[in-house]
Amino acid sequence: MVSATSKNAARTGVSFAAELMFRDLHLHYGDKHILQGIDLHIQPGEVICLLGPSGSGKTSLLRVAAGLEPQTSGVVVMNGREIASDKIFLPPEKRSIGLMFQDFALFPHMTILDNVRFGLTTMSKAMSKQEALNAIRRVGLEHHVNSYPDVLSGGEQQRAALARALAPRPSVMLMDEPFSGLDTRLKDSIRAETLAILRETRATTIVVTHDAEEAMRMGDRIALLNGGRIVQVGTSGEMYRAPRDLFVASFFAELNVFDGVVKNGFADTPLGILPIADNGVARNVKIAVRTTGIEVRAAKKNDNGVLGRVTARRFLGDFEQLSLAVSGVDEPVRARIRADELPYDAKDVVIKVRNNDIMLFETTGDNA
Ligand SMILES: Nc1ncnc2c1ncn2[C@@H]1O[C@H](COP(=O)(O)OP(=O)(O)OP(=O)(O)O)[C@@H](O)[C@H]1O
Repeated sequence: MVSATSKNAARTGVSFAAELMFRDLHLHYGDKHILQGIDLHIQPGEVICLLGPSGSGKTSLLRVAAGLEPQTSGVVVMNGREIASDKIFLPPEKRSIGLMFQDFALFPHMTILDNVRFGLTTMSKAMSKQEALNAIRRVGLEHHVNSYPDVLSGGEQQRAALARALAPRPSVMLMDEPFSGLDTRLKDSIRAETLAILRETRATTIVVTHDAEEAMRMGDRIALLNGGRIVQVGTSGEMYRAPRDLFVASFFAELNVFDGVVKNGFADTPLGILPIADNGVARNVKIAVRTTGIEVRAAKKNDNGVLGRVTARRFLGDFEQLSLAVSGVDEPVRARIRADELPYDAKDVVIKVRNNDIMLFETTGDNA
């Protein structure tokens, strides 16, 4: 676990961040193709989130990076050196990698100090104690040095697990759903603290999550997986504003999707003729409108425009979720409006779509 560089790292108090690269990585279990040609280049010190639905291969990719699973083909490169290929396979303990899983996996019969010291086997006793105490201090658990894990809250256990993973000053941190065991309120603060600590240690980090908001909060970039392939890699802004297909778009925002015809910069949809940045030939397309991009106001007598009827309304605190029946649309149109924006007795409404919340996708391939 302790890398050749860790002597220097001990002086500077940070890890030496590694550059990590996956090249045309495949993983098969029998005839099941779990990873299918993963190409990903992660910069030193970058925090990248692997996002995707259940079974898309996120954990498998993390296990290959850690050396817990040999890939079927392809190459893993760290700092320009192959660490897993058809010629070489560096075992996990030689990769300078810190691992953290969702169940924290603390040893129940050991104190927090001993849990954190566990991976520091190559150091002297005094040095490993000092390093463990540093890591425990860094996560703010100094008052629990001699406690056993069962007296710690979920959030404290998460921090203890983080201290244990960081104590050997790994060059790469691999985290599999590290916040999924925590309740929502705690999750936000622990996530922010963890990110701050990762920045401080400068370890290159891969975080597995199935939660798009979590990926947006944590990742410098996000790699979205589906069926063992990376569908798109980008910053949260790129993924949200310029999704390459409907799958990506629907991962980052709640959408209404309509069949429409696009022509001369306008899309003809059940929500009206909408302006679209497109100069292509006239054709059938899928039009996606974010639920946050639908404005409603109470309809007046003889109002024209696109009319809808509120069929359900749910108060969510800052927002309200509306279901609207709109003529020409089979499914209810969903809108997310600011709470109390629409009078409570309003049943008939006029609908307007904000231009920035309209996205167009070709009806070929995955979007069909
Ligand atoms: N040891 C194994 N043998 C056979 N199939 C496996 C094995 N491990 C994982 N799989 C399969 O590989 C696929 C990807 O699993 P993986 O755990 O990587 O997905 P994931 O995206 O992390 O999912 P989740 O979010 O549910 O954890 C799944 O279909 C899973 O059933």
